[in-house]
Amino acid sequence: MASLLKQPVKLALIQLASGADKAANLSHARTRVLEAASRGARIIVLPECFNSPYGVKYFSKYAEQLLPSPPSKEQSPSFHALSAMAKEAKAYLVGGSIPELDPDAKTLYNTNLTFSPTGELLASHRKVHLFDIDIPGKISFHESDALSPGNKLTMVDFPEYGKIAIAICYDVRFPELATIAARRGAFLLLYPGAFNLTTGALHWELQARARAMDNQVYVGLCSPARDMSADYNAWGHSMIVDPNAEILSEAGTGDEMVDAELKGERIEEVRKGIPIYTQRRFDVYPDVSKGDVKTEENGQPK
Ligand SMILES: NC(=O)CC(=O)C(=O)O
Repeated sequence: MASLLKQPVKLALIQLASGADKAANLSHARTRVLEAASRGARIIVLPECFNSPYGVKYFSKYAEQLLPSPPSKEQSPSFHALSAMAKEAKAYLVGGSIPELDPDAKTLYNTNLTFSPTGELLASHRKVHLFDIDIPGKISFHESDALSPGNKLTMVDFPEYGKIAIAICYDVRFPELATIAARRGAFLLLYPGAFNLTTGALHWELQARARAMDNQVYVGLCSPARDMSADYNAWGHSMIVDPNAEILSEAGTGDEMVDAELKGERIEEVRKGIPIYTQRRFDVYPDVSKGDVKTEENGQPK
């Protein structure tokens, strides 16, 4: 059987410290992306809302018109900055997320853009599951007060390496997305995300390792750095997990970067050792990856 990952690739997650100044955030992101590339990373990931503060009151202020691509520089400085970073770094760039303004639908989304090493837009993912939670005395957050949800699973085929799936933060809590993507051939699930001090302590590592273990694929969760002077305090601890649910690399809470070499043989070895891939009982329960799943691969319906 052909390997899901055609050749080893270095993945880097940039745990960016960002603030209220969008231009400064973009410039800082560029420095870190180039640094990751100089260390050999060929897939580079930025965090959720990497160029703005994260919070319901900030989405409209920082929103840019991203689609249909390419927007003008006035409509989206971030689109053009990300495209240029990918090109300069000669790497695939999973550009975290950006608040997106859709003027036709008169709504906002929390949107990822992914660029090729030549700076072309390969895919966009609008956060499917909005972060609406209430934990009394701890945290109350309602993305749906400002945002609309996306409506598809997003996969991208990197020809030299293979397929990856991209989703955003709260999406990681919905294992169906991960399982469908893995059964459709993804070797890596990437989640730009920003858990907080309550949910991060409880579930960040658990979610990353569970998605990896259930699907026997690599998983990367990329957080912003923690800023205790911000309204929302991100958990940090960006991490890369292997197909056996082992943490390969984990950040602390600061402006850091983690990287790791991903290898196809590791996926095969883990699947051979614990062969759940051939032991599923679709005569007992349905295969969620079959049927009517709204999926886009490289921006095309699949
Ligand atoms: N910020 C999110 O979307 C999700 C999160 O913090 C959590 O699930 O916890």
